[in-house]
Amino acid sequence: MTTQSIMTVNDLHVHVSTDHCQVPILNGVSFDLQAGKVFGLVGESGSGKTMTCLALVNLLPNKSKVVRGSIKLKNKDLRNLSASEMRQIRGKEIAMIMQNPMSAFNPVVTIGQHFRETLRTHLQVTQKQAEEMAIAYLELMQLPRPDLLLKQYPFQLSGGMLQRVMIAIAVSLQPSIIIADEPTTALDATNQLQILDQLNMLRKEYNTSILLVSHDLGAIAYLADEVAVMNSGNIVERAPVSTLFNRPSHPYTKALLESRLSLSRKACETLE
Ligand SMILES: Nc1ncnc2c1ncn2[C@@H]1O[C@H](COP(=O)(O)OP(=O)(O)OP(=O)(O)O)[C@@H](O)[C@H]1O
Repeated sequence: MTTQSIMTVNDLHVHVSTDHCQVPILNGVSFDLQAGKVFGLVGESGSGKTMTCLALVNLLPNKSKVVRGSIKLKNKDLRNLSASEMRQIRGKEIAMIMQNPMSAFNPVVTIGQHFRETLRTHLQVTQKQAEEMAIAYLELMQLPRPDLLLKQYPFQLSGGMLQRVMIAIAVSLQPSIIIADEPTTALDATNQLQILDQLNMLRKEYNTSILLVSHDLGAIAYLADEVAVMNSGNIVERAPVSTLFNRPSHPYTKALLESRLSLSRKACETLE
C-alpha cells in the first residue's frame, strides 16, 4: 500500500525573544505525517515537543516565533497563511487534543453548545443537523446517553469522558491530522487504554494522520508506526517503532529507553 504524505515539516527553527537575545528552542526539526499513520514524538521534559505541536498550528506563545523552515499541509505552506486562513485550517484540517481536557472547555457552556458552535463555525449545517451529528460522534466515541450528555456542563463529566468528548468534537470535522499532545497523561490506566484504542480506530476508519506526543513509551509503542526522539530542540533519531525500541542507535535514545526501563524495574522491586 502506498503512503500519502499529508504534512511535511522541514528545517523548522523556533526562537524565543528575551530582553537581551533570541533563544533557540527548535533547531531544524524535520518530519512528515502520513495519512492513516501515527507519528510518535518522545523526549524529556523541555525538549521541544509541545513547541513543535504549537508551531504547526501557528499557536506559539508570545515572544516565540518560527524563524526558518517550512510547514506544508498538502503542499500549502502554512507559514504564508493569514490569521483567518489559519483559523479555518485549525479544526477543519488539523485538530488538537490537549493533555487537560477541562481547560479546553468553557465551564459555563454545555457540551451541546460547544459541539454545535464548532460544527457551525466550519460547516453549513442547521442547529438540528449539528445536534444529530454531535450525537452520532459521541456514540462513535462510545459515550453513553449522548442526548443527555449534550445538556451537561464540562464539570459534570469525568476526565476520561471529557477527553472523549474533546476527541468526538475534533473528529466531527473529519480533520486530516490530529495532534494529540499527552492525550492520556491526566487519565487513569483504563481510560488511557480506551483513548488509545479510539485514536487507533479513527486512523483506520477515517485515514486520519496522528501526531502523538507522549512521555509514556508504552503508549507510543502501542500506537505509533514511526517515532522521533527529541533532545534540546533537535530530532536526534527517527525510526519505525519496532526498530527504535529494539535497536536504538543514538546514545540519547538508548539513555531515554534505559531510564524508563530502570524506573519500571524499580517500581516492580518496590512492589515485591
Ligand atoms: N510560553 C513559553 N515561553 C517561552 N519559552 C517557552 C514557553 N513554553 C515553553 N518554553 C520553552 O521551550 C522549550 C521547549 O518546551 P516544550 O514545552 O516544547 O517542551 P516539551 O518537550 O513539550 O516538555 P514537556 O514534556 O514538559 O511538556 C523549553 O526550553 C521551555 O522552557
